Amino acid sequence: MSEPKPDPDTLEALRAEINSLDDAMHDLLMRRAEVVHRLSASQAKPAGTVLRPGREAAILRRLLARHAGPLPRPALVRLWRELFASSVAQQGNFSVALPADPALARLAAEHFGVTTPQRQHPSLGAALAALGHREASIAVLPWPRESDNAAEEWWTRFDAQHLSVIARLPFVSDREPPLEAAVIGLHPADPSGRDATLLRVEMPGEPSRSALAAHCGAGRVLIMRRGPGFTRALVETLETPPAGATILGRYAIPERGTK
Ligand SMILES: O=C(O)C(=O)C[C@]1(C(=O)O)C=C[C@@H](O)C=C1
Repeated sequence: MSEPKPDPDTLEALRAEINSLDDAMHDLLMRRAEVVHRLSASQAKPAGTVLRPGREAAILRRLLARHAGPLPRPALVRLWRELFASSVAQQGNFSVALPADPALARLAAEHFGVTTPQRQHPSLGAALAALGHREASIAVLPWPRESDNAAEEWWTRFDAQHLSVIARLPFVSDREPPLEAAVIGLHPADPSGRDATLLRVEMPGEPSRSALAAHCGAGRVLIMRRGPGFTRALVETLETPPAGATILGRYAIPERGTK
């Protein structure tokens, strides 16, 4: 009779394997931070904001596409979101302005990291003003909804000359998200490879939703408001915006649904 093989899956052996994987991952994280430090010191990055939402989206899409095994996708996303937050913090002061709303604050923390400073303001307008006064690096506002009241309707009075919508949150969600947010920055976002443009469009009279959509190159009409003699709409499109439309921003198309 042959000797029974020693069990490689003893608690001790498995914990030793976890320890050595932790060391390997820790080494890689320290190396990654060194590269971010070199990137920041080299001035290879064009001037402007440290945050590159398009680059972050492209990294996450690439990792999600190669992801396999029992690690849940949301866990992968959480780990990398904290990693991005730490490398943004490494490159300079970064903070978030937002209206006081616990659910929005949580969505912002999930995206920009739990240790990134947040300042809550009494209104949407106050959060946007704080960004305009450079008291924050970005503002996070609720994504516009058809049911919004006039005070909540930031997109109708958005200063597209100085501000830009740079992300739609959550970027990754395996189910229909209960809450979405718009991230506003002082500079346009870098391209991610799959981006949407957010437009404010005004047309005379009372065009139908489909006429508005067709006017914007098969855009998706998110909100439509009738005014005296005109119709104003918020449209998301993948096409070149029509002449006369106001471009509110451009951002990575969020990843929705399980793969
Ligand atoms: O690629 C950059 O520009 C970086 O600063 C690095 C990095 C990253 O950690 O991968 C960090 C922050 C940016 O928002 C995007 C990417």
